[in-house]
Amino acid sequence: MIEVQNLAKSYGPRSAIQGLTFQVNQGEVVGFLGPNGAGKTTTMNILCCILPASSGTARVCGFDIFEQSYEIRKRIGYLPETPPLYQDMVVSKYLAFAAGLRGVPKKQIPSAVDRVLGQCHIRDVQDRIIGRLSKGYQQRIGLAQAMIHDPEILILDEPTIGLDPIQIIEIRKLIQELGKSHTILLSSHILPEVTQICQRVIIIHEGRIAAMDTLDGLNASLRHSNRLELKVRNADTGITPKLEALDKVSAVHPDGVNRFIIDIESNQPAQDDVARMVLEQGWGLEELKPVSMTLEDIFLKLTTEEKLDTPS
Ligand SMILES: Nc1ncnc2c1ncn2[C@@H]1O[C@H](COP(=O)(O)OP(=O)(O)OP(=O)(O)O)[C@@H](O)[C@H]1O
Repeated sequence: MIEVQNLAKSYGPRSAIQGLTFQVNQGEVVGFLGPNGAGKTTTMNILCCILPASSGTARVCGFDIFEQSYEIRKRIGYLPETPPLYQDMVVSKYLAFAAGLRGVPKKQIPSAVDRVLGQCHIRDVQDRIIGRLSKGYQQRIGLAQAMIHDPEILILDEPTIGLDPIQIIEIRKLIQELGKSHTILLSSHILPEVTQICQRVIIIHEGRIAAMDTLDGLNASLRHSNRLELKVRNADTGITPKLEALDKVSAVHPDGVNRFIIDIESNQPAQDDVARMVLEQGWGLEELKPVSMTLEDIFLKLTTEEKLDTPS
C-alpha cells in the first residue's frame, strides 16, 4: 500500500531523512516512532505529496509521489499535528467545505459529511462552532476532515498530542476502530499508545531507520539484552555471587526480598542452569521467567545507546 525506497530530504544543507526504505501493507496499523527532529513529519508530508522529496521514490496505492500526486491525494487522509480547522465555522459547514476542497462531488457532500459525523462520533456537535469545542472534539473533527473523501489510507501525525487522559483514550479507541477498515501510519511520542494501537513499528533516528518490526520481533532482535526474573522462597546471602558464577550469567541485581533480575550473556539460554542451581541450593523456586522489554526500553536502546547495524 505504501512503498518507500531510499527516500531522502534535505532542507538546504540540513539532511532531515536519508535512505528511508519501508513498506506499509494493506490493512496494517503501523507506528512511526522517533525522537524530536527524527524526520517523522517530513516523511509523512512527503507521502501526502505536500512536500517534495530530494531523492528516492515512494508509491502509495501503486501511484508515484512525484508523478501521480493527484491520485495519491484521493486515497490518503492526513491529520497533521495541528489540524487545519477554521475555529469560527460550524462543524458540519466546515466538513462540507473540506469535502469540496477534497473534490467530493457536490451532490455527495451531504452524505460524506453524514458518514464522517458517524465514524468520528461527532454527530452531537455538528451544529456547534469549532472554536468552542474541547480539544478532544477538535481532534475528532480533524480526523473527520481527513476522512471526508473516504480515503483508504490514514496518515496521523501525533493524533493525541495535547489531549487530556480521557480524550487520549477516546481518540485511541477511535483510531483502533478506524484501523479495522483503513491502513494507518501513525506517529506518536507516547510509546504505550503505539503498543496498544499498532501491529508493527518503524523507529527512525536522525533521519534513518533504526528498526522496523513487530514488537515481538524487536524484542527478539534485541535478545542480547536478555534478562530473567527470578523469585525464590529462601535466598541466602551467597545467592548473588553463586548465580553470577554461572557461565551464561553476566550480572545479578537483587530486586526486593527474594527477587533477582539476572542479565544473561548474548543469546544464551540460561533458564535451565539457573533453575538447577536454585533447586540444588534449596533456595525454593517460586518463579523464573524472561523479562520482556517494553517498547520504551527498545526505543531508548535504539535511539540513545546504540544503533542496529541493519534494519530488520
Ligand atoms: N522547513 C524546514 N526547514 C529546515 N529544517 C527543517 C524544516 N522542517 C524540518 N526541519 C528539520 O528537519 C529535521 C526533521 O524534522 P521533522 O519535523 O520531520 O521531525 P519530527 O520527527 O517530525 O520531529 P517532531 O517529533 O519534533 O515533530 C529536524 O532537524 C528539523 O529541524
